[in-house]
Amino acid sequence: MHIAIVGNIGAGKTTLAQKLAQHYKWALFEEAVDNNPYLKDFYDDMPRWAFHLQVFFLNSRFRQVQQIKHSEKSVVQDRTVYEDAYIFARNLYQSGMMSERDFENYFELYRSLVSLVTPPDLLIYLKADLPKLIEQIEKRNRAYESNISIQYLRSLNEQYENWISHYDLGKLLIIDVNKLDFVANPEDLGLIINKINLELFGLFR
Ligand SMILES: Nc1ncnc2c1ncn2[C@@H]1O[C@H](COP(=O)(O)OP(=O)(O)O)[C@@H](O)[C@H]1O
Ligand SMILES: Nc1ncnc2c1ncn2[C@H]1C[C@H](O)[C@@H](COP(=O)(O)O)O1
Repeated sequence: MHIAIVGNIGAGKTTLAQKLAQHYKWALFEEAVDNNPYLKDFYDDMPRWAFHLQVFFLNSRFRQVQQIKHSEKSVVQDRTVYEDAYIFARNLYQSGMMSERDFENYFELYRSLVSLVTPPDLLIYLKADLPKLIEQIEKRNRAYESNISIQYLRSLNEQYENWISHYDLGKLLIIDVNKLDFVANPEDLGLIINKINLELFGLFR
């Protein structure tokens, strides 16, 4: 079993992924954030570092997908390779922060690699409006994310809405997290787990 959690920056992916991994006793695959050599520089100067960062994420995500494929345990994955291409890289290109030449080069590489990727059994999209994202990014308080613009988050949310409306690689569960607090309220986590059980096993537990 392979569940992937997708959503904008600060939507709560890592927090939910950790809770689900603990609940189901499944392996957790997190994304390369703390050991990322480009992320801080990228936030300081996006056009300068866009291509480098996308290649780094693509490679680390692809390596992770290979590990998931060979994992004997069921898996919860925090963010997918699809988001790198269809959300972040596409947004950088469309907003003029990545050149057409770099985007096409990146996308050809993505196409070659993604043909080897098995989609998750269930994709969970955490949908959050801008105030919720901003509140949670501030709560997390990563120094290099302090200058993320509202426009950047808004554009990413638009990319997510577009991508999710066309997603057809497997089962999809959309969870509106605007009014959920699965950190403080166990009932909110229970609601999400019930929805997952229904999608995956066809039952309430
Ligand atoms: N539904 C929620 N309600 C309240 N706080 C949340 C919720 N989801 C996440 N948080 C908090 O918001 C911050 C960012 O969450 P995180 O899981 O790191 O987001 P992401 O991985 O999507 O970027 C963390 O401090 C986390 O505890
Ligand atoms: N492909 C990506 N391009 C640009 N930035 C990315 C990409 N993947 C992740 N990120 C950034 C967004 C956040 O600042 C950190 C971690 O993501 P999060 O949504 O907080 O888990 O990396």
